[in-house]
Amino acid sequence: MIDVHDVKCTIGVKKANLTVGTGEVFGLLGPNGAGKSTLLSVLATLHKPTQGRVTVQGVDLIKQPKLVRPMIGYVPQDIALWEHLTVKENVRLWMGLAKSKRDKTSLLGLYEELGLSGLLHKKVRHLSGGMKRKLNLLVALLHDPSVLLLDEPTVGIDLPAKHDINEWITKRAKEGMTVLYTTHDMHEILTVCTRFAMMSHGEITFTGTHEEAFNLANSQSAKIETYEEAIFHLMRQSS
Ligand SMILES: Nc1ncnc2c1ncn2[C@@H]1O[C@H](COP(=O)(O)OP(=O)(O)OP(=O)(O)O)[C@@H](O)[C@H]1O
Repeated sequence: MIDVHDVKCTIGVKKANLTVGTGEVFGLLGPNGAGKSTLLSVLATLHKPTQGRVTVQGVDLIKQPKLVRPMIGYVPQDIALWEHLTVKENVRLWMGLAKSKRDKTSLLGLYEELGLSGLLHKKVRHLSGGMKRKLNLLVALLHDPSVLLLDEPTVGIDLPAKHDINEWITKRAKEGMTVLYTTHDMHEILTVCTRFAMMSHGEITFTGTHEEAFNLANSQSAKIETYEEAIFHLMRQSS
């Protein structure tokens, strides 16, 4: 579980409050520059807020970042891989950096799960965009985190790869993983997220389910007939 209470940063985040439950897929939406990546980097312990409190699985992230780090897998927006090395070599390096004790069988299971088994000896620069995204995801899982932070994990990839990643996220969440991810994709918001928050100018302007978004938007405009229209309405209103 992630709990963000009145978080403020020098740049990017003015006031953020949200709670993500265990096994939930929670979406973070908002226009470019809204502060989503900054908030995610706070949760990844890369950025210290000037104000507020954050707990992950009940542990205070600001006071005890070293205890929280092993619980978190963070997938940044930019792909963090060595292009000239093979998939296996990249994973070996990341295992060292993450101090991962994952054994060979479980590592092979992870490759299999993400559809990378046949690509271990391929150089990263020869992988498709979708496969690079999947490998980026795999390296964030090497230390077996229970919380996953994904910054636009499916941006710029083809539909089958997007589908695979979203299916994988849903499956892992059903097994108990807590997932928070930023996206600009309406289909993902509607089909993958159980709840979501909207962020604008550094503030969270809405948190809730699709139905709660619909009820709120519908109470403000008689023209709202679908969840999609409700989300666009709330986004326009807060921008
Ligand atoms: N290192 C930095 N130095 C100065 N300003 C920054 C820095 N990082 C972020 N910002 C600013 O903070 C604000 C929030 O940026 P952030 O990247 O968190 O937004 P975002 O919602 O993730 O946007 P996007 O959807 O484009 O990824 C923006 O105005 C951005 O210009």
